[in-house]
Order: sequence, then C-alpha cells, then structure tokens
Amino acid sequence: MMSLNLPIIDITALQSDDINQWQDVIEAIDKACRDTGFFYVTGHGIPTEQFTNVQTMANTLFALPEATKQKINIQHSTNHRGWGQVSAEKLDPNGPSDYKETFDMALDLSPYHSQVARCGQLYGPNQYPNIDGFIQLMQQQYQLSMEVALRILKAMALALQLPIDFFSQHFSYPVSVLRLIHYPPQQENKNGAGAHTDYGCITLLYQDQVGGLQVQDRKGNWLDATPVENSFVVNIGDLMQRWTNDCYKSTSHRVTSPTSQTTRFSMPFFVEPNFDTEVSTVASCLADGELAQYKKVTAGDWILSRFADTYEYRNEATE
Ligand SMILES: O=C(O)CCC(=O)C(=O)O
Ligand SMILES: [Fe+2]
Repeated sequence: MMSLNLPIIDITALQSDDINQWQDVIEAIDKACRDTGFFYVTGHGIPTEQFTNVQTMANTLFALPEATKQKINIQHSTNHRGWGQVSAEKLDPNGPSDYKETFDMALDLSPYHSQVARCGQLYGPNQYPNIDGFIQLMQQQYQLSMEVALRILKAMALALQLPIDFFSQHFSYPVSVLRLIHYPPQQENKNGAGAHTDYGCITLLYQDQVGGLQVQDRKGNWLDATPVENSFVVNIGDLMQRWTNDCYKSTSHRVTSPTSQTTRFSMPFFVEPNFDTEVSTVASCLADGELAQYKKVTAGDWILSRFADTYEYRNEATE
C-alpha cells in the first residue's frame, strides 16, 4: 500500500485578525481542496493534552459493560445521539457492516426548542453516559473543534472569492456532530468502515497513531492517510462539493481494521451547517455560460437522505 502525499498545512496564521496574513494558507487550502480534497492541518491551537484527555475519556466509555452502553443506544434516540454498537452502521451500503463502536454528540437542545419542532431527526438532546466529567469534556471538544472549523471555512470562502462569512454565517444552530470511534482488532474481515464520502461541508478528523484510514485518488487507487501527530485530517464533504460545483472534491475514503490486539481510536467532527441552509452553486465556481451540476438542496434534507443509506434501522423505523 502506497502512502499518500497529502499536504500538511499549518493554519496558525488564520488566528490573526489581519486577513493579509492568511494568504499563503488560503492558497494551500484551495489547492488541496481542488486536488485530492484531503489535507492535514497543524497549528489548529488545540493542545495535545486535550486530545489525550478525550481519548482517555473515550476509552472509559467504550470499556463500560454492554448493558450500561445499551441504555444510551443511538437506535433509541430520535435525533441520532449516543452509543452505536459494532455493526450498526454500513458506510458502504453495498459492503459489509462497519466493525466499529461509536458515540455521537452534537448541539444539546431541549425537546421543546423550536429547532426540534423544525427537524426532530437532527436536533434535540444528547444521550450521555454516567461518567464524571464526560459532558464537560465533550462539550469543550465540540466547541474547540467548531472554532477551528469556522476558521477553515472562512479561509475557503475567501479562496472562492466569497464574503468571509459565506459559509460560517450558517452555524447558529448547526447540525454538526462530534463522534468518538473505537475500532476493535479483527482477524479475518478487514473492513473497519466502508468506502464513503462525508455528507457535510468539511470533516476534521483526529486519529491516533495506529493508522488504517485510506483515501481514494483520482485514478481509483486506495492510499494510506498515515497518522501525523497533533494534526487533523481535513476533508471535503458532499455539501461543499455541491456548493462548489465539484471544484472542491468530496473524496471517497474508508478504514481498515487494526489486527492483533491493537485497537484504534479516531474522532471525526462532521461540520454541518444549520438544517435550513440552502446549498446552491456559487457563481465563482461556474465559468461563463457553464451550468450548475447540482440542484439546490437544503443541508438538512441532504444529510437525512444520506443517513437513510447508512443505517438500516432508521429505515425500518420510518417505513
Ligand atoms: O476513523 C476514521 O479514520 C475515519 C472515519 C470516517 O471516515 C467517518 O466516520 O466518516
Ligand atoms: Fe468519513
């Protein structure tokens, strides 16, 4: 398996109030988005210690007895929060089930919030395990990740000759999700997570040093996205691809399971805007007379349609 030469982009400059300082980063991000749609980001400002703490917390969660985790099973959540058992997901609908255990959290809204009435399938309360400090640490991580994401989205907007807040303005009630993933080792079947594209704007992925993430290049080859310490792997999701008329590519990726006693931890932050965000091709991504390839879509409707492909139990529930 070949390694992939994904660019490593230090985004420290995006913390500067002086946008002139952003130029090199903007150009590097723009190039990576037009090329593989995958890049590493360093200089995000989140200390290593924070990730270590979250990873320790995740280990505690996944080590709980099965019966305890069942109490917060995502299959009993109307708004897709909580613990997902091994094989609950099939990211490649035509492939085998994913060999991974998950925990999803997002914006915590009361069941009576007006957004919940708007879309109860994506908004509402979280389901948390009863572990000291868990809620606070996860909410912190969500907040910190969101700040990094919005900085990157601002750089992308500028790269696309759009107003700086073109994307970030749609994050007052985001449906973004922070997910913890535990990949147990396997002997035979090597699928950890099936080939897929992500649904949203971008994804920030923290991964430990075990490896297993693979990205498909333009020729269809699967290449290793080897771990880079203290970085996020950033990739483009479907909504951004639609917004940019394929200028920015939503690239297929998958995960192979670790073998022989190793477990792998990863933590994607799926950066997804307000449910009602209308996504239609931006003018700067169309040449004169060129037609948009995608119809206008509402972010939430798009995400729900992709969910339906991934989780069989959701279809059973709605049929
Ligand atoms: O665990 C990983 O490295 C990637 C997971 C992923 O692609 C996803 O959950 O969408
Ligand atoms: Fe993914």
